[in-house]
Amino acid sequence: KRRYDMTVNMPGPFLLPIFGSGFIFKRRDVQDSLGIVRDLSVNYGTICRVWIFHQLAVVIRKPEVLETVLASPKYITKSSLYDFLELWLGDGLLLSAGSKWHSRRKIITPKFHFKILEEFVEIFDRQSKILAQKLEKHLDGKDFNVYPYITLAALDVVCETAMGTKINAQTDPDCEYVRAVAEITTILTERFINIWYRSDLIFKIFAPKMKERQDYAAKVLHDFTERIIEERRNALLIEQMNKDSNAPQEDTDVGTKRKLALLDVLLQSSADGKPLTNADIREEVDTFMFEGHDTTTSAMSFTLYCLSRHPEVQKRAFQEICEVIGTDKNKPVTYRELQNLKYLECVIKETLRLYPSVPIIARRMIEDTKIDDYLIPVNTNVSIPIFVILKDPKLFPEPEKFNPDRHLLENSDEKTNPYSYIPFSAGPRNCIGQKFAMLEMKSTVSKMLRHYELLPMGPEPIPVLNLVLRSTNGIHIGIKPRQY
Ligand code: HEM
Repeated sequence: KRRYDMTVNMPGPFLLPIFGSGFIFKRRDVQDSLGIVRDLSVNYGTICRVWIFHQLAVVIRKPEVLETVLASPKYITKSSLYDFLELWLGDGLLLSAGSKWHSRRKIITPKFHFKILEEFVEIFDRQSKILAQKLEKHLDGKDFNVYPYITLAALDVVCETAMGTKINAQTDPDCEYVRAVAEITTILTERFINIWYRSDLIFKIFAPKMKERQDYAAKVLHDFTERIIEERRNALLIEQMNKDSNAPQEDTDVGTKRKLALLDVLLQSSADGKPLTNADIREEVDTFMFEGHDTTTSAMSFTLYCLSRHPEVQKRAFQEICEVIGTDKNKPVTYRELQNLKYLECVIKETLRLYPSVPIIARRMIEDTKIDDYLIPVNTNVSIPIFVILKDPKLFPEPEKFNPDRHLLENSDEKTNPYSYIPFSAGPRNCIGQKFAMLEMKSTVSKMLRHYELLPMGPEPIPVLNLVLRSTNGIHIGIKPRQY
């Protein structure tokens, strides 16, 4: 009653006793969660409220208010909508809150220093070379779904950079870890779409077989991460002993010459004076495995799609690649060259504007909070519909137009108002992997353009929010060998 009274003046759909506005789901396919949120934002203004039974959500897309929410260190607690991810990710960086989140963010931030990212360029390049080879079989003039190929490449990249371990997903897609990632992603997606299944109890009672499969996949993933942590911990100890005894150091795959993976940073870190335990490290590594591959897969697949449908943009991007990297398609790319692919960066940014990998984010208010003219009650989920904001005509004129040039301008919105162009969110809880992601995406997309001309073939994608933005019918393109 108190929460109802507090939000009674806020615009929002009609309320029925007990059910609240649950009927907004009834009229549509639940898969169309983006459509539901878009309609709410369009019909009820820049701030609106929705009651579903006893749960209250407030949807905000007003730029000035967004800044208040995203920039403030006070509003960093994630909404309960993220809870079902915990079984894989534990209480890692994406889900944690309070002092735990602060101390972990401090430990992990140096991993994204440009010196470390520079070392990863070799990995990006090697994996995208394999990807180019894998796509050769589609030089048959027919369209194909590029999404599954990109998923495996992104998985290889994140495994090697986060854990310092090769799983060779592209060459061995049938390995147990890769299958478990696919299985858990499918099941979590199912639980995301079917909101009843988000409750552990309902899921256990009504989908016992799926629950069994979910638990098995989670166990495979956790066991794998734990084994790697243990191996790296031992390798570090041996390194340390060798250093102490001045013995010559071996250059093994896990030796000192290897690149510093996230795992190494965590193994050498401590929180409150104590080293992190294997369980602490596991949740962070698992978080990176999830956040670091699904998001980039979505963005890279949609970028290839956009390039295939806009030949003039593709031509300009390819010209830039020839100028910056040269015309030898097999030459490994460098960090500096990737930095200099400015137009390609605009292409990726524009793709993320139209197809943001993370279309909605949400916070939970841990106390009554004054936002704009409203006092929002404690425990309200505040949702930020990134995909609606990125198509706001006031912020992005001709919002449906694919126009990478809008990001070239000195006075582009992302510079003048970082709280409008927010595919990576903004403020203290923004995406920690943003620079990593941009480098990986530039490396992979440029490699594709160096090998292939992308052709506008196959059905148009049907974007849908399934954990990240995907397409219900895949992302189809055609390819032919690139002529220099
Ligand atoms: C196109 C690629 C990507 C996009 C669009 C993206 C987007 C986002 C967004 C919107 C958030 C905020 C989530 C929220 O508030 O609920 C986020 C957080 C996060 N991202 Fe990314 N991300 C991308 C790639 C990556 C990569 C490659 C990594 C790791 C290597 C990564 C790691 C993380 C982590 C750990 C967080 C949680 C940060 C925190 O809460 O402190 N992301 N990302």
